[in-house]
Amino acid sequence: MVDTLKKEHVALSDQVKLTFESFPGQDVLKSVQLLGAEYEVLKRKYLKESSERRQLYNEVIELKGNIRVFCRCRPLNGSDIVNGSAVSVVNFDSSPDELQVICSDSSKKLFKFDHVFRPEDNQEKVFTQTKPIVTSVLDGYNVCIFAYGQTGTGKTFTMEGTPEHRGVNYRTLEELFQICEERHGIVKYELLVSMLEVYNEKIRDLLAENSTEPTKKLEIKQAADGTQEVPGLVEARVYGTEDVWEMLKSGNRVRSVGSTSANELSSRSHCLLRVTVIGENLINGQRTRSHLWLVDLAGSERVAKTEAEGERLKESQFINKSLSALGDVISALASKSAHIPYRNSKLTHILQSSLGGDCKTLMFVQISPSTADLTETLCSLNFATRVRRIESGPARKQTDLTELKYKQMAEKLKHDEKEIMKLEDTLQKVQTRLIAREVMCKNLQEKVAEERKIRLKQESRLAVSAQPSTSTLTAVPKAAKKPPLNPSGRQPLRRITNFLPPPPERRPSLTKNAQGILKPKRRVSIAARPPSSPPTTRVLQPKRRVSVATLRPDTTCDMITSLSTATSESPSGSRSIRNQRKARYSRLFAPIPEIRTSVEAKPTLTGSSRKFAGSPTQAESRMGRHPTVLALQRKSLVWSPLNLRSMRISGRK
Ligand SMILES: Nc1ncnc2c1ncn2[C@@H]1O[C@H](COP(=O)(O)OP(=O)(O)OP(=O)(O)O)[C@@H](O)[C@H]1O
Repeated sequence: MVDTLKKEHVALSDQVKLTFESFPGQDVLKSVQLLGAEYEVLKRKYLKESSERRQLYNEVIELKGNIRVFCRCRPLNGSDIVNGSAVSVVNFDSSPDELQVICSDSSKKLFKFDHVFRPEDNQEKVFTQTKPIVTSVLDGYNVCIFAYGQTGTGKTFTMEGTPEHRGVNYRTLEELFQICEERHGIVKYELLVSMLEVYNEKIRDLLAENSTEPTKKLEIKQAADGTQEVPGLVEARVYGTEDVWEMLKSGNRVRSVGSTSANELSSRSHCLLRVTVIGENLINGQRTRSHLWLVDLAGSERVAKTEAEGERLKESQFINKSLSALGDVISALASKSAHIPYRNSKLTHILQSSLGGDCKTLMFVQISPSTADLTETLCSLNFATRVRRIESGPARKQTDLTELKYKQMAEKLKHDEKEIMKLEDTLQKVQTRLIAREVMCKNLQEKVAEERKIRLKQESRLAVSAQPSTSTLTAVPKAAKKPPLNPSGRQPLRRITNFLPPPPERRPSLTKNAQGILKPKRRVSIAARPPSSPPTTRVLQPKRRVSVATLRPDTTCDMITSLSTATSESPSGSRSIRNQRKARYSRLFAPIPEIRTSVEAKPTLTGSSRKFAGSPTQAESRMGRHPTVLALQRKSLVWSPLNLRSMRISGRK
């Protein structure tokens, strides 16, 4: 035995003995290298093509509409014949995606959908149209397909079908398995199936063991990745169509059904089949996880029509409420609303991750051709039209409008930015100019200050040189004969000069006389009556305006005017007239108690009269109550630097 084995070993060793020739030659190695490079190029190309195909496929689906509506009409059945409503109110003569409903008043209503299935269309035909959408799940998109319609119109038939006429659910999984097989070696797929129902707003796991028994409460929770999950829900791994069929059968067995007047085995709950696809690209290692929801909704029957009461009535109310919530969500999605009311029902909440966004949604609107169901048929068709119209009609337009609006906004933004830049440039220029002007202004101010200094010096010199002559011109000699006008030691009133008062800081440098001369004077206008009669009757008529100069009110200097001086020196012949006039004016203006006749008394005028403090009193001391002076007491004096200036000029002359 051992010998035999040894011999076999030697023989085999001889067979596999490696010789020098047995190593691949350089040609072979080169070929292998070339093949390797070629493989890498092909792999890259494949990935690129595959990505492009997915993208184009997705674009095709999007162009057709992410929310698509198919209409399916069931054939007339036995009960329709029994009820005497075996005449079809639905007409399919127009086109493959249109149907007409003949209303009770014989009018026809046209409805248009993405596809219309006639009563004679079989399950296969239905699935052919459905296939492109469901296979998106293998490319990583979430898909949701649901059947909506009145009780007994074939929702369960379309989605689940029968062993002989299998529906969308089974065919979908069959198709998925087939594609998985085709992509074997490139993408590795894992398919998991869950089955649940939403009954009276409660979630029930149809794949859980002993599902008939009350199980723990299932709730919808948001996962870390933002998707909606139902913790505790059974996820069964399926490897082939047989597994799927068995699972669907077991799930359907425990589904809540009840008998209504419209359907003997009416679905009283929403049945949801969830297929989770986990894909791993074996070439680039990319992983995807997506959901496909296949939903057989409960019937949208009217409560009154189904004669529901008690438990059935409660079911119907829950059904209608959740269907209404679904309609709201679809409408909001289609109209790109900012808020999608997913949480208004368990049904929409659980489907949240598969409705909207990049998800593909397909709605089957199931109708009955029977005249007895005309109202329900019209209701369902109107609802479906609304859903579809929002997406492919006005909603698309609205989307386009939104895009247009965004484009316009972007353009406006660009335009505004340009404008802002322009304005900023202008602002910068203006600022530069402003700075330049400020510098210029400063220079000018400095120049002005310099000039002012020089001028003041000149004026000071002039004032000093003009001192002797000025003293002769003043009324001081006359005033000297009179009692002192300013017993309080205030500056005596000087003759009006046209010299500008020196600025305060310059005063100390001036001589005493010059100070007296340069006391600020004030020119005012007073009213005086022009002489209209011979000199004997010539009296001061307070009509003509004459200019008189007064001291500035803020100074305590007394005012003296040529007029007052003239009046005080008027001939004694006119004294009686003056006295008469005095009496008259005294009547007119008297009493003026604040004016004191005593030159010794310091004036105690208040308010506006204080402005003339000193001057009128002293004037009065010389001329009594002269009307002009009295008028002055009552008139506001106008201080004008221009007058001063003209005075100064005339003074120089
Ligand atoms: N297109 C069709 N071809 C043949 N039979 C159909 C078709 N549609 C529906 N049926 C039949 O009509 C009956 C009622 O259908 P189904 O139970 O699917 O209605 P449903 O809309 O699911 O009702 P419910 O909402 O009450 O569950 C079933 O016996 C089904 O086989």
